[in-house]
Parts: sequence; structure tokens; C-alpha cells
Amino acid sequence: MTYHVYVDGQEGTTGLRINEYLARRNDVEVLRIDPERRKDNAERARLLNAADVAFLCLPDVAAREAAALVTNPNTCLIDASTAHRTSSDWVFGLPELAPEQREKIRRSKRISNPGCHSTAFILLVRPLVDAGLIAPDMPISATSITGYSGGGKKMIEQYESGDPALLAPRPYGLGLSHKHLPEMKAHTRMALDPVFLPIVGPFLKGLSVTVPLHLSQLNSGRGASANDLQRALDERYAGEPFIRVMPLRDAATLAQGHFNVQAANDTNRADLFVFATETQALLMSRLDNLGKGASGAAVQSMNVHLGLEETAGLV
Ligand SMILES: NC(=O)C1=CN([C@@H]2O[C@H](COP(=O)(O)OP(=O)(O)OC[C@H]3O[C@@H](n4cnc5c(N)ncnc54)[C@H](OP(=O)(O)O)[C@@H]3O)[C@@H](O)[C@H]2O)C=CC1
Ligand SMILES: CC(=O)N[C@@H](CCC(=O)OP(=O)(O)O)C(=O)O
Repeated sequence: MTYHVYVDGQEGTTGLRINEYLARRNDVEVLRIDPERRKDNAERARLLNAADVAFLCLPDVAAREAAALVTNPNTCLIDASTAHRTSSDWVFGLPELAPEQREKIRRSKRISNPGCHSTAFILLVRPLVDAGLIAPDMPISATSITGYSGGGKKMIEQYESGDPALLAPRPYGLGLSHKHLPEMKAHTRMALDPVFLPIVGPFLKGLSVTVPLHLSQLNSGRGASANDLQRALDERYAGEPFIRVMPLRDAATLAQGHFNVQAANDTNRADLFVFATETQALLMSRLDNLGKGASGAAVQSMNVHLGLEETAGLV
């Protein structure tokens, strides 16, 4: 069986990467829009409605408009934008979120693809909330270091212009209202937004989120050990093809003396780590913001939705 797939925003950063994944496959035929007509709604509507699966690789406003153009009940939309990530009639496209998530992705024709920072955050925190180690009302914070491709075509152009001011890491989101906060809160089932500090650096891709914890605050103030954190992650992700839970206090990373935020690049993997003493822990995750943080995740959800091998076309 050949599935018809359309990528709305085919020339953008996430759209191009999805097309690279799809080009390796013989079970998918990609419907392409004439670049001259890429913002022509009639032509977009024709292609969206001709597709079994359509990826929306567009700014939020254009993604909402695209969704409104779809009248074919068989077209499944996978939206890479932030537009629908906490909408009740869209399913969050993170198969590893919870045991029932794959079934939800299989059944829904509206799948919202998680954000890059939020994927890295949710994968660390949700299993610990489910295990009772992080109480939903426990205040937590997170830092994310990301490559500049996370900002799309405009930011790539800016970084690649050679401006020396961009050679240093740049903390941003200083209004404490980053667009990923609603999905971070909703899909970890936390009552509070994390205090979230993203930092963009002078490298193309790769992202790492760190969540610092005092062990005494865990388990509703009764305390827990680093082993408890590690066990909760190991148990939740056992058998997951794209989640690699590294050993507690990963010796190879400690021997290097630093954390490589780019080591999951060009994969659809997320690597999860617990570094800890007797009293404190750092939860860390890393992924490729264009892999598991965007385009790879979108293709994974397509595979799940269509009932194909989940790893098809992905590494
Ligand atoms: N880059 C990343 O790592 C991630 C991005 N995302 C999200 O994915 C979505 C796409 O991001 P990204 O690929 O980075 O963005 P880009 O800016 O790189 O690409 C967006 C594309 O959408 C096209 N476009 C804009 N408006 C319309 C419209 N009305 N109709 C048709 N095409 C349109 C643009 O065309 P043109 O420029 O020619 O006008 C451009 O090619 C965004 O919502 C983003 O937030 C999600 C996760 C990670
Ligand atoms: C470096 C940079 O600017 N990154 C983007 C996130 C990219 C992403 O995942 O965001 P959406 O899917 O929600 O668009 C940001 O922090 O806004």
C-alpha cells in the first residue's frame, strides 16, 4: 500500500527534514506543491484533502488556517506548530507519553507534534509525576540549551550571517512565558509552570534540557533517592525504540567532564540521564531538535497512526 503524504511548508526547516525522511521510503508518495503556489489556499486545500497524512510545517496562524481547509474526514493532520498542542480535540504526538498514547495516536486524525524543549522536558518529568516522586504541585525549574535551527529559517539565516555578537550563548524567554509552557504543564500533569530558561547557542542543532532537584523535596517532602528516579525512568521506557535511559551517573559522561548536547543529532533518539549526589540530582535529556524534537517525531507519529513499523525510515 502506498500512502499519499503532503507537507504544507515543504521548503521550511522542519518540512525539508520531513521530506528527507520520506525520501528514503517506498511506502509513501509525497504530493508536492508548485513553490509559486505555496500560499495559494485553493491549491493547498486540494493537496491537503488528497493526502492520507498531511504535515503542517508552518507558523501557528498558517497551521490553524490549514486545519480549517481540510474537509476530507480521512486526512490525518500532524501539526508541527504550537497551535494545537493543548487542544482537547487533538492528540499529543508523543507515543512514549503514557501507555495509552499510541492507541490515541492510531485513532485520531488530528495529531499535534510536541515542541522540542517540551519533548525533552516531558520525557524526563512525566514518569516521575506518574510515580509520585514529583508531586504535581512541587515547584520545579528547567534550563534548555538549543541549537539555532530551532528558530526556523530566519534564525538560521541570522546565525549564518557571521555576526560576531551571536558567538556567545543567548538566554531568552526572559518574560517567563515561553510558548512551550502550556504543553509542558499539561502533559506532565503539573499544577505549576516550571521556571523555564531556554538558551540558544552558535550551533545548528542539538538540544538538552536540565531539571535540577533537591532529593528532599521529592515524594511530597518525604524524600527519595537517585535510584528511585533512575528506576522510574528505566521502568517507563523499557523497550522504547527511541528512548535511551543511560546508567545512573553515566560514567562515560562524567569521565569526559562535560555533557555533549549534540550527541543525539541526526537521530530520532532522546537520551535521558540522572546525575546525582546523596542530596541533589540533575535530570538531563538530549535530542536533535529537528529529530525527536520535530521532524523525526512527526514521522514516528505518522508510522504509529498508519499502523506501520514505528521505526520505519528513522534511526
Ligand atoms: N525548527 C525547529 O526545530 C522546530 C520548529 N517547530 C515548528 O514547526 C513549524 C515550522 O517551523 P520551521 O520549519 O522551523 O519554520 P520555517 O520558518 O523554517 O518554515 C516555515 C515555512 O512555512 C512557510 N509558510 C509560512 N506561511 C505560510 C502560508 N500561509 N502558507 C504556506 N506556507 C507558509 C514558509 O514559507 P516562506 O518562508 O517561503 O514564506 C516556510 O517555508 C513552526 O510552527 C515551528 O514553530 C517545531 C519544532 C521544532
Ligand atoms: C531556538 C528557538 O528559538 N527555538 C524555538 C523552539 C522551537 C520549537 O520546538 O518550537 P515550536 O515547535 O513550538 O515552534 C523557541 O524557543 O521558540
